Formats: sequence, structure tokens, C-alpha cells
Amino acid sequence: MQISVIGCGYLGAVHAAALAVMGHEVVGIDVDERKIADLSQSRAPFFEPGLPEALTEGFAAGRLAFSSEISEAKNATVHFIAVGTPQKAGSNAADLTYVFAAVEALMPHLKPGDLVVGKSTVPVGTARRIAELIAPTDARLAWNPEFLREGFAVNDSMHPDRIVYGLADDGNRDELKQVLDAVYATPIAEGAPVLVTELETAELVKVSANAFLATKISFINSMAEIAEATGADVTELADAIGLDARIGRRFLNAGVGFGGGCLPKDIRALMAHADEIGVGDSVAFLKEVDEVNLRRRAHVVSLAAEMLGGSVAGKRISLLGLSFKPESDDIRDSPALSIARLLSEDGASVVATDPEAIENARRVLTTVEYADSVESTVANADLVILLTEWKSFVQIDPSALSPLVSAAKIIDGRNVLDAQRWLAAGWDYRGMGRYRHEATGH
Ligand SMILES: NC(=O)C1=CN([C@@H]2O[C@H](COP(=O)(O)OP(=O)(O)OC[C@H]3O[C@@H](n4cnc5c(N)ncnc54)[C@H](O)[C@@H]3O)[C@@H](O)[C@H]2O)C=CC1
Ligand SMILES: O=C(O)[C@H]1O[C@H](OP(=O)(O)OP(=O)(O)OC[C@H]2O[C@@H](n3ccc(=O)[nH]c3=O)[C@H](O)[C@@H]2O)[C@H](O)[C@@H](O)[C@@H]1O
Repeated sequence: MQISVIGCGYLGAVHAAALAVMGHEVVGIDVDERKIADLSQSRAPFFEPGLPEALTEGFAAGRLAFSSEISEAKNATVHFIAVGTPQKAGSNAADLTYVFAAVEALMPHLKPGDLVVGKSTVPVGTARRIAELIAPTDARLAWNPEFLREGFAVNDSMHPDRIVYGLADDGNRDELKQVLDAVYATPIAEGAPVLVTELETAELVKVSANAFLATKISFINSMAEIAEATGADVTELADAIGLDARIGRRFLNAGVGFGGGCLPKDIRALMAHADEIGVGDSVAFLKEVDEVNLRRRAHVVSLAAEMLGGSVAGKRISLLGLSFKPESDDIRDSPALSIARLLSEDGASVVATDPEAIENARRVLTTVEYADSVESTVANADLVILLTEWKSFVQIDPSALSPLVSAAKIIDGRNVLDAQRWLAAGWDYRGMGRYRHEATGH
């Protein structure tokens, strides 16, 4: 099939490459010419494992192209909308400007019978508005939310655990379902379940999935707060409750909380939209979810001050990790960046490293010094804080770092380090909601 993907960011670039690998002829379109220049040369414009290989495969097969000209979408019959829907400045609501700009730019190139497929995450009701907007072109609309995770985006796109088609129940449903079944023939053949819903349900499935994940993380972080106040250990607690299959262990990792370009803005957009339509009370709990999450960042800063004798001012603090999660260079709403900013504001001298996110961080945070290696980052540190659980950080040998630092003190912001090993190497180790032990080593 001939497919266009409008918007080639973290979602769209991966989606375009994955569709080409699946055998379709794909053109990816973006208004960002730098991104298109990179992608056209088969270079991933951001770090995402597997994306360079997928781009290479798509280009080698002659099935993938990128352009900044929307007119290049004219030969496609299926058009995915994958542009950003960030939080509006000064409000919790989603900014839909890019979605409507993309649809309006695409409209002159739509042919009767084309299928426009929304993939961006939007407030319920957006799809219906777009369907009305494109009606004069005789193109049709579907909403097909995306559930991929950054860091696993290519694999999640090739092997989704479910595929949701939002299709208006107006007599054309079977025909449109067949088109989408052809788009997703490869994962469907592998057994990916397909769910067909009304447009509104498909839109709501997406935001409610993210709201549930955010709630699960804030739940365990609330328990971390209780554990901190009572001497319990939240990791043991998560292991114990997670063995109940109704609860499940995944997404019960307490720490500095969730960030990224989706979970935070999606729960806020859901609250804003629910307020707007008069059902704000239904999701009022998400305000607490957001607040618990943001408190984790402040908590790390207070813990740092406590470990440094009452204040971080004038202290050298080393941060391991800048991206919002490992295997990604994405720093959108990253807890690590907020913590770096708060520590600098409190007068600490902050030095940070990350395997992939330094360049992105440098552009938005200038009060921090950046270093290329763990060793140069921790040199003469009064305190080390792990904020993103990159494998290379989790595997650090604590005794190799001890001679480099001014004081062997570490906060494990993701509860991923082997506490006993760090304690045995003489470090003052503090996790998030974990038992407090005294160092046992030299
Ligand atoms: N990043 C992720 O893992 C996932 C994102 N989503 C949703 O997908 C959407 C996109 O997210 P990201 O890719 O992360 O954002 P992003 O900011 O990385 O990418 C958005 C892209 O759209 C482009 N764009 C903006 N206006 C355009 C226009 N008129 N025509 C063509 N291109 C245009 C931008 O230049 C940018 O490259 C959002 O709604 C997000 O919530 C959904 C699932 C996963
Ligand atoms: O809509 C989206 O964009 C995507 O948002 C999330 O994916 P992503 O943002 O890539 O990352 P997650 O793996 O969900 O992690 C989000 C944040 O939660 C944090 N987290 C995750 C799990 C956990 O147990 N504890 C925890 O603090 C991570 O460190 C990270 O900061 C969802 O998992 C995807 O299904 C969804 O498609």
C-alpha cells in the first residue's frame, strides 16, 4: 500500500520506518527540514534502538522516502497523522494546533476514498471534528491510537500487543476495517488482537491507558512516602503485592517518578478536557497523581540537602542520567532535568552525564556542567545521584568510584543499584522508600 505519515518525531519516524519494513511504500513528511534532511539520508534524528536499522532496511528496499513537502502525500491512499499534541503554554490542555494544521495542509491532496488515520494522542471529540473537516474531500477518517514505548519503539511498532481502530459506525466500517487490516497485515498475522470501537472510545482508550500507568507509578510512589516515614521498604512491598496477578509487578518501580513527552501531559490534558465538558470530578484523582509525581523530584532535593548536612549550597553534586528513561535521548519533562534545575537554584554546583541525552539537555539547561564519562562526572563529588537507570550506570562498580569522589554518598533515584554492594564498598547509600542501612565497608 502507499502510505504517508505526517509528523516524523519520536512516533512518526518509527511508524514510517516500521510500515516500510512491513512491506508498504511510505513517505514520511515533517515541517522540520533538519529532521527530514537526516531521515532522507537514513540517519535517525534522535536515539531510538533499532531505528537506524529499520531506516536502512526501508531505504534498501526502495520503499521509504521523507519530504518536507506535504504534496508528496498525494500518491498515498492512507495518511497517518502523527504530529505533536503538547501541553498548551499556561494551561493543562492539549495544544491541537499542529493536528489541525497538518490536516488542513493535507486536505488539498486528499482523493475521494483516501483514509486519514489519526495516531496522535488527542482529547475525545477531536476525531469527530476532523471527520467533519475532511468530509468535503470525500476522504474518510479512522482513529488508531499508538501504544509504543520509547526505547522499545521499533519492536512495539512491529509487534504491538493490541491494535485499536476507532471507526464511526456509519455503514463504511467493514470497508475501512479491511483497509487498516491490510496496513497491519504483518502484526495481525502474528496474532496481534484487533479491537474495533467508535471514534470516541479509541481516543479515550489511549489517554486512559496512559492515565492508568501514571496512576500505578504514583500509587507506588505514595507507598514509598509511607515507607520513608515508617521504615518499611517499597521495593519489597512492590515485589509482594506484584505477585498478585490482579496487581502485577510491572510499573511498580518507585523512584523519582514519571516524565517524558506523554504521561505527564496526557493526564493533564484528560483533566482539562474533563473539566471543560463538566465531568472534572471523574478524574480529579489525577491531580493527586500529578502532585505525588512532582513531589518525588522535590524529595530528592531535600534528601540531598539532608545528606549534605542541611544544604546543597556550595556542594558538588554529580548526576547520572538526564533522559526521562533509559534507552532514550528524550528529555521532555524529565525528572532528572527538574532535579538538576532545583539543585542549581539552591546553589549546588551540578555536573551531569548521560549516554545519549547530553546534547538535548545542553540546549535547555545551561546552569549545569556536562561530562562525557561517569569518572569525570563523579570526580570530587560531595554526592552522586542516579536519576536514569541506564545499564551502564546500574553496572558501576562502587569500589572503583570511591577513590574519585570527595565523599562516598549516593542517592539511588531509581532503586536499581545493589544496596548491599554499595554499602559494603563504604558508601552512604539512600534509595527511594527503601530501608536505611549504615555503610558496612571501610
Ligand atoms: N513519543 C511517543 O512515544 C509516543 C507519542 N504518542 C503521541 O504521538 C504524537 C507525536 O508525539 P512525538 O512523536 O513524541 O512528538 P514529536 O514532537 O517528537 O514529533 C512531532 C513532529 O510533528 C512535526 N510537525 C508539527 N506540525 C507539523 C505539520 N503541520 N506537518 C508535518 N509535521 C509536523 C514536528 O516537526 C515534529 O517532528 C503525540 O500526540 C504523542 O502524544 C503516542 C504514542 C507514543
Ligand atoms: O503515549 C505515549 O507516548 C507512551 O507513553 C508511555 O511510554 P514512554 O513515555 O515511552 O515511557 P514509559 O516506559 O511508560 O515510562 C514513562 C515514565 O515512567 C517512569 N516509570 C515507569 C515505570 C515505573 O515502574 N516507574 C517509573 O517511574 C519512567 O522512568 C518514565 O519516566 C507508555 O508506556 C506507552 O504505552 C505510550 O505509548
